[in-house]
Amino acid sequence: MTDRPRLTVLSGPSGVGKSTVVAHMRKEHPEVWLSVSATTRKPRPGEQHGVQYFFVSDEEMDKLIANGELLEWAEFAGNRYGTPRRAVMDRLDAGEPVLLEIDLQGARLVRESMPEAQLVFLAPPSWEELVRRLTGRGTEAPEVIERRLAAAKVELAAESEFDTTLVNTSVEDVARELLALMKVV
Ligand SMILES: Nc1ncnc2c1ncn2[C@@H]1O[C@H](COP(=O)(O)OP(=O)(O)OP(=O)(O)O)[C@@H](O)[C@H]1O
Ligand SMILES: Nc1nc2c(ncn2[C@@H]2O[C@H](COP(=O)(O)O)[C@@H](O)[C@H]2O)c(=O)[nH]1
Repeated sequence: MTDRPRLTVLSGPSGVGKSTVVAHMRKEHPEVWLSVSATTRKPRPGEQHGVQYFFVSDEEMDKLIANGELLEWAEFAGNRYGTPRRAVMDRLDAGEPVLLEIDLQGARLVRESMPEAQLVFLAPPSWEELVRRLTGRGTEAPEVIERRLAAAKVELAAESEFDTTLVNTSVEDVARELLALMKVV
């Protein structure tokens, strides 16, 4: 048993509010370190390389995977996403609380490679509200929304694989609960 803090993984269907909750939490607690993933997805308006994601080409993603530089990676709704390994390990070794915001496939891979990680599932108050949030965000084309909602059905069915479920009715409440689970407060 090491005294390294546990890694926390936050997953949940697209549009449930993961980024919103994490941004709220980090406004008050910037010491919570959020891993910046690499992705082959194109940036949305306002997204910046190295902030929300490292936006990489297919070839660059191939190399990251081949060189073992990713702790986990997955294909989600037509794009690939992966967690840079080195930065996560450095932060854990430095004793800092580390958070990954990743999909179900990634959460399963982290559980395999790091069984001490705690897995938190963010659930919507209802299916209708999830559709409303994903559509209302206005960042995806209708066919992409359909793919994400198809993935959401699979993700919702896997909730019992997680250590804890938080229902995102109130961003403030969920952010507080997540901080408590991470033992930040
Ligand atoms: N508790 C909430 N009540 C109402 N709206 C919310 C709540 N939480 C988030 N939202 C809204 O839902 C939309 C989706 O939120 P967000 O982008 O954070 O989801 P996400 O889970 O990170 O999605 P993705 O996995 O696709 O990146 C946003 O427009 C956000 O403002
Ligand atoms: N397995 C991984 N999933 C990731 C990673 N980074 C983000 N994600 C998840 O992808 C979907 C879509 O994200 P979006 O920004 O395109 O809306 C969402 O569920 C993210 O949590 C990662 O490194 N690995």
